[in-house]
Amino acid sequence: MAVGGSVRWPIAVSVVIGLAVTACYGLQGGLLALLLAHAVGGDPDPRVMVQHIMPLLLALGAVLLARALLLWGAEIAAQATARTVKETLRGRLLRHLFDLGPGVTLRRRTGELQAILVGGVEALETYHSRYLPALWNAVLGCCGILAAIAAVDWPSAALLCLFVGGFPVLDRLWLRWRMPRTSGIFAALGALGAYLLDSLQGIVTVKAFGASARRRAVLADHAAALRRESMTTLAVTLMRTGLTGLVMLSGMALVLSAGAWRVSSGTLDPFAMLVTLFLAREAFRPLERLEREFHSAWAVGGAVAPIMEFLAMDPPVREADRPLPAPPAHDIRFEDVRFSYAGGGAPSLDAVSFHVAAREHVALVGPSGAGKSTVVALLLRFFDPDAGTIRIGGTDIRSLPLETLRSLISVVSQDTVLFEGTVADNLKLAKPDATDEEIRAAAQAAHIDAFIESLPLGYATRIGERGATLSGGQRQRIAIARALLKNAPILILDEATSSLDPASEQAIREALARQSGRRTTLLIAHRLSAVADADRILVFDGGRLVEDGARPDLERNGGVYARLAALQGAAA
Ligand SMILES: Nc1ncnc2c1ncn2[C@@H]1O[C@H](COP(=O)(O)OP(=O)(O)OP(=O)(O)O)[C@@H](O)[C@H]1O
Repeated sequence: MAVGGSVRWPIAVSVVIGLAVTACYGLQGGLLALLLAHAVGGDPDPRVMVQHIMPLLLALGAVLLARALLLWGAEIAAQATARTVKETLRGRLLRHLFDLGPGVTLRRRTGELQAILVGGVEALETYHSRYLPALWNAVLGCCGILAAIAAVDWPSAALLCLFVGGFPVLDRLWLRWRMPRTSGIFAALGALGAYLLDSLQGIVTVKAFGASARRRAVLADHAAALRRESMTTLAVTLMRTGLTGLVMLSGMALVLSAGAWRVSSGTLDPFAMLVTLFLAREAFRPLERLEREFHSAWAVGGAVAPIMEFLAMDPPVREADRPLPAPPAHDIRFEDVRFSYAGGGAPSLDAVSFHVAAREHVALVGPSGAGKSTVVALLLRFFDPDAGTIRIGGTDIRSLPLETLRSLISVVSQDTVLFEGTVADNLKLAKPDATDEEIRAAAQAAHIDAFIESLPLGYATRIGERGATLSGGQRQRIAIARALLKNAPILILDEATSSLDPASEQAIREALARQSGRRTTLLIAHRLSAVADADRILVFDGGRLVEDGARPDLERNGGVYARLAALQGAAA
């Protein structure tokens, strides 16, 4: 399935080695039977006896050594299979995750995605590296041993056939009857992981609202559900081991009884009975291994469905069939754009048309929920409009390769995201090959250079998960520096200076103003003071573009902008 044919060869190697191990067990059984036959009915002269037994003992030693080496080889082959599965499947899942883009977390909780990417991959890895070779080994190995027994004594082989065949049939019937729905543990694990991750990410909010006890109680419920699923499964598997053990012992006891009776009645050679008895044990060994590995086949039952559902999720945007090259100009045009989020009800943007000239500095303002960030999401093609067209430099952005489109745009979003690593690592996300001078120049423009230099290791200082060791304003300034370092022709600042003190905001505005002649800039802000330098202001309300003009004109018009300005003036 999701792994494709890439693991066929490693699995084939595992099967061949597994069969060689089974052959060793068979040889070992035959040699032990021979040794026993010599010990019981061999030559009475001890020297002759030793002459007969020594080669057998040496052969037995060689077989044991070969078996140990083969088991070692089998482990290496299993690990090679596991590695191939992990690399292939995780690579495919991660590619799909990034194709799905930011919208994916609206459809699946982060913890569930993590369970698919980690737990799901591990389940499939064990299934391919352990269970499938064991299954093939059980089928071929059992047939081989039964054929060897048949060559010595076919009635015993026929009798054993019934038990060897009955072993897996009874096992499956038992599991079908008793096993809980296979997705139980995987689903319970996913739910617990998702809730735990949610609680960890929101730990400050949880503490601030005194909700620790309530969250703990829900976590305990999830843990109890997982424990119940695990205990039921454990009980069923333990009873199953007893049941299959009974089948094996019954088969061997019957072969022994029938053999003993036939030896006493003179219809079976005692040596043939010994060989049959030792080999009978080996006929069940591949089945026991299969039973041991069965938990991975069972786990995969619960893991496959979420993985397949995840892979079946359609990316919200598709690459163009015939992509066009990057446009030489960088003006932005929205033409009668309408867009609703999936399940979002009323359109978040409706009949929106505007044009931002290349190198123009335009502000987007409006009340909360007016649709400003949605303009950015559509421009970056996280989603496609339901109607209308968005163009950059006259080219429909749906005709541009996604990578090309996104390389044209630098964004500082409302939720500043920094990653665990050094300050330099975070800045270089925008431009991996940036020189130290370029990094420093961007940091200076964002007024964060002096602060970074004051850190213990300067640009090499680690800033913790999500930049946890920094203040909100410091994080924002690093994000601005990162966007400037990218040096893309279009710059979008979505509430990028909301956490800054007025002096820092003023300084950054001046820095941006110095650069504004070089790139097309869209600036989203609630504080109207932040949009003072804009050439033009687009005012959104309820998903519609309601005003478009220079600041003095909008103030005179007495519309939404004038109302917002009056409110902020009154509040100031
Ligand atoms: N992922 C989403 N799924 C469904 N609806 C959404 C989603 N994101 C935004 N919306 C809705 O779309 C509308 C526009 O949201 P948007 O974030 O563009 O507003 P905004 O003007 O940027 O608001 P703010 O100034 O508060 O950031 C809102 O009604 C919002 O509830």
